[in-house]
Amino acid sequence: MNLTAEHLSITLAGTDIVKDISLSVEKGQFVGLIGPNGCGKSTLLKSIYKVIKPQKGLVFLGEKDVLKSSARMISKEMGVVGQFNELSFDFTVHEMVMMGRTPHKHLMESDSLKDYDIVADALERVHLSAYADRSYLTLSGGEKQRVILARAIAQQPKFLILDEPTNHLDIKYQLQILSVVKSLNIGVLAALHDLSMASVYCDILYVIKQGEVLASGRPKDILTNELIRQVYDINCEVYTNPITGDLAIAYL
Ligand SMILES: Nc1ncnc2c1ncn2[C@@H]1O[C@H](COP(=O)(O)OP(=O)(O)OP(=O)(O)O)[C@@H](O)[C@H]1O
Repeated sequence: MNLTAEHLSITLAGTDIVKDISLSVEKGQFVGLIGPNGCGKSTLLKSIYKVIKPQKGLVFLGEKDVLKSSARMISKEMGVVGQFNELSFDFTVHEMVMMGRTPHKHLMESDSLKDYDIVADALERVHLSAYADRSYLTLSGGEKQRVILARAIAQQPKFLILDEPTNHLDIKYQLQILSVVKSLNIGVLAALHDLSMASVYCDILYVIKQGEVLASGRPKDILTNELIRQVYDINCEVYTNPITGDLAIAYL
């Protein structure tokens, strides 16, 4: 499913945080948002998944006007893996992932065998099948992150939003999570911090600085020494990794 955001502007506590940002994610595309801490990535994503109401702009998921549709309606099609995954009440891992099925059910409808299969499959994808009966609150940060991704997978979304999904994860699980997400073959919009990783997994990148899009396009076309210096105020050398052929960055 494709997503378009048009001229989004968000002001919080009197400060313009997102300034007239437009972007699009085609069906099956993995699109990354990169930019320094505080540049507005999470705020932009939150306006797309309806947690923050933008002052201006439009968001369409396929034909649906996201800002005018109910959260329940959107949650049938859009999955979200946010940045902070803390809970006050405890649930088992199985229960957490089963919550992903909620948008597809009527009030008080019980879990079907199909729901159980979907939850088991989602847990298997993130390699947490053995954790199904564990209490969520006892998990490590990385394990929690993978449970939240499993919940989003169990939701069977047609579009996925990820806010720094590899936070807390060691390198094995960073690669695993991004590969799992890529294998879903749905539209994905993700805020990412690791530029090399973003350049490998993303089809298109939007580079954000102080609430504005500074550049967008294929990673190989836009990630230059000059752009990275301009955005992050650091010196680096962008090169082609001789072993993988991927773009890589040496920080100087
Ligand atoms: N509710 C709020 N009220 C006032 N300012 C806010 C609010 N929420 C966010 N901000 C500010 O908006 C700016 C953008 O924050 P945001 O979380 O979108 O950045 P980000 O690019 O996701 O950063 P990071 O990479 O650190 O996660 C920050 O300066 C933040 O302090």
